[in-house]
Amino acid sequence: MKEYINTDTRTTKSLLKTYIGLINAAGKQKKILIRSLIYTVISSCLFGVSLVLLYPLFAALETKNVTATVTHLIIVVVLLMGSFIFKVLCERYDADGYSTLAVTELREKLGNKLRHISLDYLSQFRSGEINYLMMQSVNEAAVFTFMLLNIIITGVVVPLSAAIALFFYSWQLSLMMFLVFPMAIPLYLWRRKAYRRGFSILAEANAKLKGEAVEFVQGLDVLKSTGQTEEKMTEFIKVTTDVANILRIGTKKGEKPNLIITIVIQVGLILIISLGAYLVNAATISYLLLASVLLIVARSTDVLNYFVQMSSMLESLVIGYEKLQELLNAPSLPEKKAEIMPDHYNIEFERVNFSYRGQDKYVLKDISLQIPEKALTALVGASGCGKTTITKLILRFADVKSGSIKIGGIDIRDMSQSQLMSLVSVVFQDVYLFQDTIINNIRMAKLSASDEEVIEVCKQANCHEFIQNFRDGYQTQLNDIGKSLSGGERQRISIARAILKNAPILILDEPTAALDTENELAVQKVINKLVQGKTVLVIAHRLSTIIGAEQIVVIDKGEIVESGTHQQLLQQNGIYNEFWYLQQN
Ligand SMILES: Nc1ncnc2c1ncn2[C@@H]1O[C@H](COP(=O)(O)OP(=O)(O)OP(=O)(O)O)[C@@H](O)[C@H]1O
Repeated sequence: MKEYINTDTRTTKSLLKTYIGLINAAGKQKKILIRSLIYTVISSCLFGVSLVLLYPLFAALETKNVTATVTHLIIVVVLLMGSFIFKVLCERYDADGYSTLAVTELREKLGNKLRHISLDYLSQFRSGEINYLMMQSVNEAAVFTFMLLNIIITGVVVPLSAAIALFFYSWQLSLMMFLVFPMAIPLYLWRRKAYRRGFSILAEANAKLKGEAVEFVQGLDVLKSTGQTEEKMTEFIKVTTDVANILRIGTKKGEKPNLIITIVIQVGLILIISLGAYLVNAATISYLLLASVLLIVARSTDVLNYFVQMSSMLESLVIGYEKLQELLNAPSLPEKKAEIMPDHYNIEFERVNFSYRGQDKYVLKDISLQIPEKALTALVGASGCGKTTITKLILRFADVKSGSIKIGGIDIRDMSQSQLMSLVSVVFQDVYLFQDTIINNIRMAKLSASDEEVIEVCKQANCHEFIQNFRDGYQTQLNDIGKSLSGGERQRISIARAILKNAPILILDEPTAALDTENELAVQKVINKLVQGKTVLVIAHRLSTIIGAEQIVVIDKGEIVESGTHQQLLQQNGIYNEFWYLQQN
């Protein structure tokens, strides 16, 4: 459990800043949220004052003064009704679906951010963590904020307004209320710090648990095949136990300050009663006023205690929201919209240096490279030499540290993301298929494509036949990770997407590496068709698949060491030649 301690470096923000931050989570609904919270303030004020006005009502009843009784009764009823009406008006925020709108807006904001953030930055998060932020933290920030702020406002405003109103009947008792209840505030702030630390540790452990859970499920087949399920399960159980222990210890630690705050509130109650009894005895106030004050204090302590309980929940919510804010404030890749789009599609790397986040050594060093259009360029090199990084930079998953990448003479940083994406199709080694029908999984490359168009590209990509063999054909639902399709089938679906998109540049990241010979031949045939007339960049492990390439570029430890055609490279007698002969045996 030690690994969770000291993981949180965030400082505790002032209460006001915290609450303002949370209100901002409502986005466009902020104004309506503030209006609803103002309704809560009014409702609580009216309620607090109505409690105090019970005293003149009781007094009128005792003296059997009918006019005064009726007048005060009407006033109390009107105040209570007013309080109720404002409460109902405030609740409309939830009832009219504004909190749901806030959730949608926040999720959209996060989704947009994820689209524009550098994937290099994003790689520091575990997938389970992003999932947690996207689902739970967003929900908590947008829905629970309203509920909790309501409780907190009621907890503070009811006793406060009652104390002010009481001043007109007994300044001594009013002063007592003013003295006793604010005492809970420094205690609350003290508890807040302790709680915050506890909740930070818990949030960290929870994020780890979510990450472990996602990885455990996603990697189940690998774990099974390597006989590691037992070990991973033990790890998983350890994190679950850690979370339970942290929660238990946290609750235990939180008990003490909670108890002290409750005691302070109860002692306050006793003090007020004692002072009231003394004042009645000294004939300064009537026993009826004391009775009314008891009612007020009892009711106020109820709401205050509720506030104390709920404010700890707020702390956990704030931590989640702050993590969310961190992600929302993460730097986006600067984007410009190009006035003119390229009319030719060669790709040019000019003295490109690149390192991943947090690394001080470049993984690509001084790369200058011309990838001509209407030709096939292949990248080869040992594992980890930087081939995939080169393709990622063309897709602008991150920006170069120095140098530039141009398409048709235009720097990719001077294009918007959608402009760049309209120029490039990618077939990755790992094909991601969405939990949707096959046809929709392909159509996502061009949303306006008709069914006939999709079927036509599937024929070209050699996947029409196997799709038709499914009972539901193109309407077959795929599960979330596309496990029901073989590697070759998934690869061909990805190629069908690329054909449908028909972008002038095509990047193929080891498209046949994971396939058996039969599938490899089928996919290779499709790729050969696809290459015609496009700028094609392919990462290849099997050199036999790129013999015909116009240009083969050999990378070693992030640097270009050789380039030329297959024949030229064989004659150079260098690394390529070595690779080639190694693969022949
Ligand atoms: N997100 C990342 N964060 C930090 N380092 C990374 C990241 N992705 C890759 N690297 C490192 O950058 C270097 C180049 O990786 P890259 O994936 O480009 O190699 P590659 O030639 O494509 O390898 P392979 O043939 O095994 O796929 C490697 O040392 C790798 O560990």
